[in-house]
Amino acid sequence: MGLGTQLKLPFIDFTNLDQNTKTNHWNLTKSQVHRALEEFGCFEATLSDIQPELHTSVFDSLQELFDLPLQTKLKNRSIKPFHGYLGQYPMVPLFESMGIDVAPNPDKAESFTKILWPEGNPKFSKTIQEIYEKLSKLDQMVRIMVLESLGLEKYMDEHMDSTNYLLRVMKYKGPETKDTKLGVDSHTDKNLVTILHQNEVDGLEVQTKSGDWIKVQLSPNSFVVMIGDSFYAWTNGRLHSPYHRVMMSGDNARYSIGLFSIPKAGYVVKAPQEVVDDEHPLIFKPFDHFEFLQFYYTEAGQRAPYALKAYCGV
Ligand SMILES: O=C(O)CCC(=O)C(=O)O
Ligand SMILES: [Fe+2]
Repeated sequence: MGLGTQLKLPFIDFTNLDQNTKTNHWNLTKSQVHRALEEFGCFEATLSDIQPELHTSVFDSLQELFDLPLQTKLKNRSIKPFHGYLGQYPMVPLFESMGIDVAPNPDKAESFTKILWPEGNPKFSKTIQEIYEKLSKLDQMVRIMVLESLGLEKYMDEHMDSTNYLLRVMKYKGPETKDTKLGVDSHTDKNLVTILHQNEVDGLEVQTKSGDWIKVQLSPNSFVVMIGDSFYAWTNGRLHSPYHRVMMSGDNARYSIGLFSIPKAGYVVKAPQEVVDDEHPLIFKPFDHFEFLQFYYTEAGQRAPYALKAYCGV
């Protein structure tokens, strides 16, 4: 990278796009999405139709949630990986996170809320439900665009029905030192697509294929869309799954919210034959995502430079 060049993520405008009306705007956006995901595995999406009040109430709600006493936060338990309370790790002391099992019906957000506020907190559950609806719509548009771009429309229903959503919220304390401190170590996501949104404190960094780190700067109506290893595998490497990390500086806490589309347990992630040919030999054998995650948490999985390759690389 040349001196003085500030690397940036591709920027794509999703304002007023609708998956049910395939206009020129849709087709143009689709080719931008395809190019960005091939090259960076990631882009910044703007949704100017998002109400500024929603952004404010999401981050007020996250602050209220993480301000609860630790004993209360620990009540959010789950046997599923990444779904419960995570935090208090000596390697990443600034980081805390909670998973929220969400679904299109508002009851799920409400039952999560009841665990933490037995007396109820209607503003919190309404906010969570609203942001979940916006993020899941964006996830679906991106996945439809990817399948259309790769000529894989015939797999659309199977693909869209093969996933569940996890909404996860994160807090990274400001290190309150002059130095930059690690918020979350460099990793690739293991799911299909991740959509991230944050308060006004930046910190996310995404690595390019050539090894440079892009410092992501977001506005209140922009979102990061990122490909995870499962989509990299399903598209047989047509999309990139980027390494990323969070680096914190200054005094202020960064809050972020992520929607993760995850292959359902028992669904076998298998690249369609249309994306496998002499030029693109199969990269991964078919795998069950949950079994892969179990491997990922073993010592061998943690030690492997690239866990999915160690698990089922051809
Ligand atoms: O907080 C963020 O922006 C990134 C979090 C992240 O990379 C993850 O949860 O996988
Ligand atoms: Fe991540």
